Amino acid sequence: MVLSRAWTLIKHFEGTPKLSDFKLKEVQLPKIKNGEVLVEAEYFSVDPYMRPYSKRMMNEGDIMIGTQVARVLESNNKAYPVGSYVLSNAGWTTHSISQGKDLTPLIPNWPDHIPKSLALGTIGMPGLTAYFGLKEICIAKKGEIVLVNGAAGAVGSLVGQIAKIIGCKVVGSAGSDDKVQYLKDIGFDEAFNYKTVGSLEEALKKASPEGYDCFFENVGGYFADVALPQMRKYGRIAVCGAIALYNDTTPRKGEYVHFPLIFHELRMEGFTVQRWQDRYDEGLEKLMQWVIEGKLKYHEHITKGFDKMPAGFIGMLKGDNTGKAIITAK
Ligand SMILES: NC(=O)C1=CN([C@@H]2O[C@H](COP(=O)(O)OP(=O)(O)OC[C@H]3O[C@@H](n4cnc5c(N)ncnc54)[C@H](OP(=O)(O)O)[C@@H]3O)[C@@H](O)[C@H]2O)C=CC1
Ligand SMILES: CCCCC/C=C\CC(=O)/C=C/C=C/C=C\[C@@H](O)CCCC(=O)O
Repeated sequence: MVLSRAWTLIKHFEGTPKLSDFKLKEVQLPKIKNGEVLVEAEYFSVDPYMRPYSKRMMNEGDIMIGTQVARVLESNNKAYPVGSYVLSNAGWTTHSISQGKDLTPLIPNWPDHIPKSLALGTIGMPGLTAYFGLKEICIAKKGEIVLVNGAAGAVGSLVGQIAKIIGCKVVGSAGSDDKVQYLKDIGFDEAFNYKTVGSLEEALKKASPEGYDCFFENVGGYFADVALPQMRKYGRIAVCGAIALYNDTTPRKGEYVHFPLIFHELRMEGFTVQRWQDRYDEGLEKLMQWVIEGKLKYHEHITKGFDKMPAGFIGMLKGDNTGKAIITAK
């Protein structure tokens, strides 16, 4: 019998999540039955979606939602042999029993020198979000100018690099000077610290006086009010996320987008990455190829230890991370 530890959500967040919103519980797991597997988590992802989705997908007292890279410890299911690695949607729990429906094997022939934690980031959901959001919504083309905010994060840093692979000019915004330097190190043409620039409008104009063809929106709020009027004719805006708004207790009121949409003849489209679920293998193989070729640089912000999960999640929301925020089980 295995003792599993799990972080449960005591009550739904009000504003910014607090450590006291979570409670650590221990659960004695039963022996596995026919068709079941027992998995042990090695890496956990902490993602912004957990903030808005928790209210929509969880009841108070539930185990916190989330994805993990886990290793099969025991198996009565030949699709998941002992010792194999899987992606599991079991959430914030050290061990879990599954019949396989919520498990996804890592893509075949995962190279030994590529960290398996990348299955939660660059070669996982964030990577797919960047890949499909840029290709299918922005439809970024060689020679175009791409703007991405939240650019030093798991998704944003890949958007910028994939845009460079396509042959675009890339401008990024991030919340610290160190992150701005990171963006320049991974190939962004221009980058600025949105917290310290006097005027966002001037910073965007200075970074690209000719404006922007594509805007990959990760942040929401005021940023779009300023960015949309600087979009070039027939520009495309991929609305990926709105992390600046997730912790709001009362909805913010912004400017209206109608005039820039009409007079610049823009297309603005929201999406969630599940739209391309049937093409995940295509995206993952391309992302893996680019990582192996060195064309896609990755950075992980690692918080060590399962006990630190709530702190790692809150830290990511605050901006502690450059690249993908990962928690190690041990
Ligand atoms: N539509 C979809 O299918 C998906 C959408 N997303 C969305 O993409 C966005 C990025 O996600 P991901 O890359 O995983 O997360 P990140 O790795 O970018 O981590 C979150 C980052 O957001 C930034 N941030 C936090 N608060 C603010 C704020 N008030 N204003 C500006 N920036 C802020 C911080 O960076 P900084 O220091 O720059 O402030 C922080 O590091 C999120 O909005 C997320 O919801 C992600 C995956 C799938
Ligand atoms: C109520 C406002 C919602 C705003 C956030 C919406 C989208 C942003 C975002 O972050 C979306 C993330 C999508 C994640 C996709 C796949 C899964 O890995 C997690 C989804 C949870 C689940 O379906 O198990």
